[in-house]
Amino acid sequence: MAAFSATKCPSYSYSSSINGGQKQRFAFSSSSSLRFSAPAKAKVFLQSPRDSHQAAVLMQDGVVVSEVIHKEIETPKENSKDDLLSFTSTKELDVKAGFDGNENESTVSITVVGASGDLAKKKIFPALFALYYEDCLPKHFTIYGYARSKMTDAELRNMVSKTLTCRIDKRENCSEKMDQFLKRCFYHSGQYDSEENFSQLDKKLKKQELSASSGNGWTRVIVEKPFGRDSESSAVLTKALKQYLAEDQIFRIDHYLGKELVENLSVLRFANLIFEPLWSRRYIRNVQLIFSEDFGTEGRGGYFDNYGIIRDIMQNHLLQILALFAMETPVSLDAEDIRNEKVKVLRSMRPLRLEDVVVGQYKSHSRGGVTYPSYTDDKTVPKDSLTPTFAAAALFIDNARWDGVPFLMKAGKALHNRGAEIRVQFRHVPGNLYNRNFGTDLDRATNELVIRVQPDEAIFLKINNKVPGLGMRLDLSNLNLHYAARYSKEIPDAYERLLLDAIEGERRLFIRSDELDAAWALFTPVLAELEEKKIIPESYPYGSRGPVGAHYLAARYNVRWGDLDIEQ
Ligand SMILES: NC(=O)C1=CN([C@@H]2O[C@H](COP(=O)(O)OP(=O)(O)OC[C@H]3O[C@@H](n4cnc5c(N)ncnc54)[C@H](OP(=O)(O)O)[C@@H]3O)[C@@H](O)[C@H]2O)C=CC1
Ligand SMILES: O=C1O[C@H](COP(=O)(O)O)[C@@H](O)[C@H](O)[C@H]1O
Repeated sequence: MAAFSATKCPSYSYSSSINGGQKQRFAFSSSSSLRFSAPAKAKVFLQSPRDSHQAAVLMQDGVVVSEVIHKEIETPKENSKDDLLSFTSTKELDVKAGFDGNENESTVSITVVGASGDLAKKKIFPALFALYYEDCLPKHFTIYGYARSKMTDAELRNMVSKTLTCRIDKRENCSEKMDQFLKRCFYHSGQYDSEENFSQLDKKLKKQELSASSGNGWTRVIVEKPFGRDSESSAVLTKALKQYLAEDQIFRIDHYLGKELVENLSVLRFANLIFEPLWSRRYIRNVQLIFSEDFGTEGRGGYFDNYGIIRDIMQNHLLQILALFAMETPVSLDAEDIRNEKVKVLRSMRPLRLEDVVVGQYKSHSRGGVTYPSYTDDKTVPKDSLTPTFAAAALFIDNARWDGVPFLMKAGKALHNRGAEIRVQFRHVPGNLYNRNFGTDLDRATNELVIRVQPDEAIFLKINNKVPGLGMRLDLSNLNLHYAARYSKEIPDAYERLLLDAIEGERRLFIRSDELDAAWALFTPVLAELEEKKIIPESYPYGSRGPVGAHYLAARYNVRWGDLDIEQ
């Protein structure tokens, strides 16, 4: 397990493990699954279509997967799970037979599906560049963008080049590295359901892969959330994926699991004696999971309007954080052990009721001479859309540890700030000797642990402290671990970590299908009710703190949103 605390690249990396030979490759392995270091050739598909049903269609048609698998397996049978298993065991044989891991023979081909979109531009290409810069990609790699939009290779490179940056501490040869990286990026335009278009792509990939000598390798598909719209469509998607892929080839990505402070949650809890004893209903009064963005959909409403904020953020990002926060101690840091614990939490959750949900939608607002648009001003959104751009919810985990503790979630677009945080509010000190020093508002004197996921990562603990002086005045002060002050290294983007993990076959931070089922079981009934009853979202002005209903919801459970206090 020590491998997890080591720096990923170069010490825990594809390239160093390749160069380090077979033994070292496995020494770094934290799970029984095979690592990328074994095969000499591989393909990774990054699936990021706007509509997850597209993914289902894509997989059902078997275009990407069956095509590749047929070419990769020497003796392909039917497209069955058994085939994939025999494929896996072939890889294992390779490893056991002592594949020498010659770096020159290694190649990875990455296809970014939906490459013309926001995610590809903003996160995936920059993350791949960062991995390239850090020498975390194999020597021979090719990246293909794939989408319906017409683009030449040069146009893709131009689009991508605008979003590439080097880390502040890594400016050396930056533009040269960018040029080298862009030369490895190509584009192929095609439909998502066209076998012919994907075959053309496959031919192009093969051309690029000529320098790799091995006839086998692995194929992994990274699928973006949201995985369906509800339990039923998610099951269809899972079934379609499993028709062609074994579960260990499917990487359901939730990039919040790759954020530094979310990864740190388990460290904070399980590597420090002081927190774990407090981590229960006995000491914790409520937990708040808060996501906010200070911009609206801005032209991306086409994707968003079909999903809404509950499916876009709550059912995945915030719920995953909740599961990690609340799980019991896993047997080990192995992917399956962690996910076993997360799924238990999700299955212990009380079904979410409509009365425990508040939905909102932003409206136009003018400030400082600038008029900010309504959600429905977005040209890609129907004028009468009832899709929530804000939601707050009160959730409960009906198990011995968390019985009765409200877990409050809040997520919204076009709010007053951008941020994501976890707030843990502790109970009042019983029989507090200093009660009279606090006045009547005991809430202001409760301890609060804040894990600020972004921006400006920090962990701080609010404690009561004596204000220095001759009198006896107390104030609430922060014990503050401010990352920028403590660590000089820039924090990698979540996609860097997760793409590297997928390349290395590390599944710890990806969603297993039973976790997904449990997550949908929790939200599907309430989502259906919201839609059937055509619940009208509460309006809130663009740039505000969200609808007032969120305060009433919290107050019903005796909670005050911590992010709205003046001193946060
Ligand atoms: N944007 C972000 O920061 C993040 C996004 N995601 C996820 O990534 C996925 C894509 O989001 P994002 O890139 O923001 O979305 P965009 O709308 O910006 O881009 C999606 C791309 O997919 C293609 N596409 C496929 N099917 C459709 C369709 N039915 N309608 C329109 N376009 C379609 C389009 O390309 P073309 O028309 O050329 O085929 C488009 O460029 C979503 O599942 C989202 O949840 C996850 C994390 C962060
Ligand atoms: O998954 C998504 O996340 C982004 C926010 O990601 P962040 O890392 O920038 O916080 C959100 O804008 C998008 O709507 C959603 O699909």
